[in-house]
Amino acid sequence: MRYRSTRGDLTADAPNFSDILLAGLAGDGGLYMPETWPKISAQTFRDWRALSYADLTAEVISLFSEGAIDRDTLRDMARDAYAGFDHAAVAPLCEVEQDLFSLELFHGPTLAFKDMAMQMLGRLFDHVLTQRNQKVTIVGATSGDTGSAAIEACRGRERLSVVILHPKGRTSEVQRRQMTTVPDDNILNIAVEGDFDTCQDIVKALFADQPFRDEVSLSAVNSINWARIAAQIPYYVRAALALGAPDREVSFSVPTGNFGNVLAAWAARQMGLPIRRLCIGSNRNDILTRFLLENDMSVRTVEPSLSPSMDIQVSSNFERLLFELLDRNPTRCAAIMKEFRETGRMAVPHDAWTRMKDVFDGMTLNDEQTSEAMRHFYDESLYLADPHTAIGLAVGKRFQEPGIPMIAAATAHPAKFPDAVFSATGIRAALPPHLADLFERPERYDTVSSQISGIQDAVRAHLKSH
Ligand SMILES: Cc1ncc(COP(=O)(O)O)c(C=O)c1O
Ligand SMILES: N[C@@H](CCOP(=O)(O)O)C(=O)O
Repeated sequence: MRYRSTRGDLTADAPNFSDILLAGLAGDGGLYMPETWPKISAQTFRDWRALSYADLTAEVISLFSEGAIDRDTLRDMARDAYAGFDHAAVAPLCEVEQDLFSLELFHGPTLAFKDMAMQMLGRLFDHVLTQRNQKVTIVGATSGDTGSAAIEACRGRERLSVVILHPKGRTSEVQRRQMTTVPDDNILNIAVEGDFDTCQDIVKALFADQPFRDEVSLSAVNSINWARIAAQIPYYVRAALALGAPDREVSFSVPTGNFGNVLAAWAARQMGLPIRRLCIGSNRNDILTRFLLENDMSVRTVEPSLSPSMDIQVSSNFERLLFELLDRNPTRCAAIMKEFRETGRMAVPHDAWTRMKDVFDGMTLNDEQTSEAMRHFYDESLYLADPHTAIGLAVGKRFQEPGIPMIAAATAHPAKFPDAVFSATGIRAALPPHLADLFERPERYDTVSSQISGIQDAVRAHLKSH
């Protein structure tokens, strides 16, 4: 399998999976996409019903890593990656209301869905870097969850230096401490004066600075890295198979910010999984739902909300869907993205917009509605949902169709957002034993303004220090 950029043609020396894992972002600023969509037959899906989560993951990723990493190697990695999850099913399904399921993706070490991919990514990086005798510097942006999952997956790995940028004061305290209390030398946390979009812009600016990119061997763990998306596809396959696919359609509801998680579901659909509808849930940072309802993709200021991990305006992975909706025309895609960057408004052609609406639905919940949703699912079903998960469940409930299972992605454990959960339900979710002393652990992080040069200096100093 070879990869191409959303902003450029497939070239003769097109990279493979290992190359794009290390590169993160394409040299032209576009996002990597597989050359073609692997297709999975109904019989193969049926055969996969018998596999463990880890073995299914190896099957799915191997379709994207052909020619770079073989299935047996992936299977060993996946078995190791998911062995530490606190649920035997890894990503269990819970029926919250009739035909409304919660797909719990928070049973990994940092209690959010990011662990599902990141535990694989840490191992993939180690494997490829050892093969190539290389080291890389990962710079990641986080609104709270990607950071701790990346740190947990990469801590202590000698070929990886990790720098995580979080928006100062805009994550929950649990989220911040999960990142800043990790003592390993290869980890640096930076609190940036700005919001998540500022952090994400910095990461993209660092990638655009080719000399710096080469100097530090820059790589990415955000969902701009295709490997992240590939490792998020298996749980959609798994959940759909458990509820009758490929012999029955299912729908998914996904609380959405950077558009990576729902894009993985869409990719599963491209590969043949019978997904009927994909429902996007937003908080008051509703650029995606505004777009779906009115074809209005215009950036506004990022507003803090009860679901801080979704406090995002520029949803990076939308570019991948746009590329597909434009029939993979990289020139048009690059022009639209350039205009978006310059004006803050994306002019999506009308036919591309209607094609998106053929598959996607969207709904926004403000903070009050999010609290109401947490209260509702607790009072009616004794299901304690974090604010992000509650948005997913509420949106799923809104778009349910008779006879079609609706599966909502439960993206974080309620203990990550204890205050919001407590004020909605009166229940204070406890952190699991491995995090029980989180509030006693010393924190370590730098605070830096959003100036690129300051961040570059901090990255260089970090590399010198270990
Ligand atoms: C808990 C939680 N829910 C939902 C999201 C949104 O997911 P995505 O950015 O993939 O759209 C995030 C952040 O990515 C998150 O951390
Ligand atoms: N919500 C995310 C934001 C970054 O998303 P990613 O999927 O692109 O890494 C976070 O928690 O950091």
